Amino acid sequence: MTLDKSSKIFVAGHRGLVGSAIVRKLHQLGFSNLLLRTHSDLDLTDQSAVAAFFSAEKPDFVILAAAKVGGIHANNTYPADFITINLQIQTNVITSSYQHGVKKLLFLGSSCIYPKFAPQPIPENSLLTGPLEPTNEWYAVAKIAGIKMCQAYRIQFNFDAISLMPTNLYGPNDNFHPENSHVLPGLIRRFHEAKLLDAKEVVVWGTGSPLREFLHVDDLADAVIFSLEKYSGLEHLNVGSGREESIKELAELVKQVVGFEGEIVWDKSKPDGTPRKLMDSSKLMGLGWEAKISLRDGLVDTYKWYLENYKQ
Ligand SMILES: NC(=O)C1=CN([C@@H]2O[C@H](COP(=O)(O)OP(=O)(O)OC[C@H]3O[C@@H](n4cnc5c(N)ncnc54)[C@H](OP(=O)(O)O)[C@@H]3O)[C@@H](O)[C@H]2O)C=CC1
Ligand SMILES: C[C@H]1O[C@H](OP(=O)(O)OP(=O)(O)OC[C@H]2O[C@@H](n3cnc4c(=O)[nH]c(N)nc43)[C@H](O)[C@@H]2O)[C@@H](O)[C@@H](O)C1=O
Repeated sequence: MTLDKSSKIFVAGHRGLVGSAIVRKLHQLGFSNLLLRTHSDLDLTDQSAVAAFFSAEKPDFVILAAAKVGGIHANNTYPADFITINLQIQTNVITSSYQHGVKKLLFLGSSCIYPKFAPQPIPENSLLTGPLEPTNEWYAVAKIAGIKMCQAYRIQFNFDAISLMPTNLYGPNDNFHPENSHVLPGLIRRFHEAKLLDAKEVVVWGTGSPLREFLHVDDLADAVIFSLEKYSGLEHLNVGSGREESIKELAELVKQVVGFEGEIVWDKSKPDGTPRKLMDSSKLMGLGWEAKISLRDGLVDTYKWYLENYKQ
């Protein structure tokens, strides 16, 4: 069955950064039969509730964008939550999708699945070739299990489950928590609050030397719908912008976009995490997808969203 405008599509995690971008894009494209449940309507860690939901609703397509997600501090501080909740959600959703006749499922992992010292840019076949970055190994192990479950169900049952591995994402509906967020939304908030208080300095974590590849979530949403339409294979596919910035360059850019005029101070007691994780996204690009939004434009758009949606 191919995706069409009346296909019944369950977007799990539709209020999060990624899920909300996918829903925006599906609506723009004219998809009219979306199945959406908040966390309080349906707890995806509850196996029997998930099975009952699939049995009653029988979606045609499933996009799994619900997960326990956080930045380096959250991953490092709550390892039990990151491994357990993610294994539960993905196991429940993948098994119920197969059992209740879903035509195609798309699972989202993350670039942290790759070894800490993987070759750069990281090709898909670097998976399981070396030790993981310790600050996020619990989350990474759950995500690797998700890829392997999709592959196992394809091999044993011919179930059309595919996996995308996005790089570090940002955009509207991101998590701007001061400690538990990812670096980009965390810095938007910190620089903005410092500007309002006329503070002399802003503290940024680590040494500033790690390199990260940032992708606007609207570009990822394009990749998700593109892959649902065009890709059915065993191998997971990387999704990145192909551009990388050091955390120092990112901090300078956020400072400029927000308009903070003080100094940046580095807290070297905080972990740097992986030194570099630029992904090789040539497989997906070879199929015809490409990132369109520059980091500066994406940051301006995200700061605007933050100003309009966060209480000052
Ligand atoms: N953000 C990033 O930089 C990256 C994200 N990804 C992947 O993209 C996917 C989405 O991430 P992102 O949008 O950033 O995360 P968010 O935290 O923004 O959104 C996650 C969503 O999942 C929901 N959720 C969490 N637990 C449950 C549960 N038990 N039952 C039902 N719903 C639940 C949340 O609802 P609630 O808030 O109500 O709990 C929320 O809506 C994840 O798989 C993540 O690994 C991959 C690479 C990078
Ligand atoms: C998407 C990805 O996200 C996480 O991995 P990460 O790339 O290390 O993500 P991060 O955004 O938290 O940090 C990037 C870099 O930035 C530095 N940094 C500076 N100042 C702040 C700061 O204020 N907040 C945060 N969070 N980081 C900061 C920080 O020290 C690090 O060097 C994992 O959850 C992983 O599981 C995963 O998949």
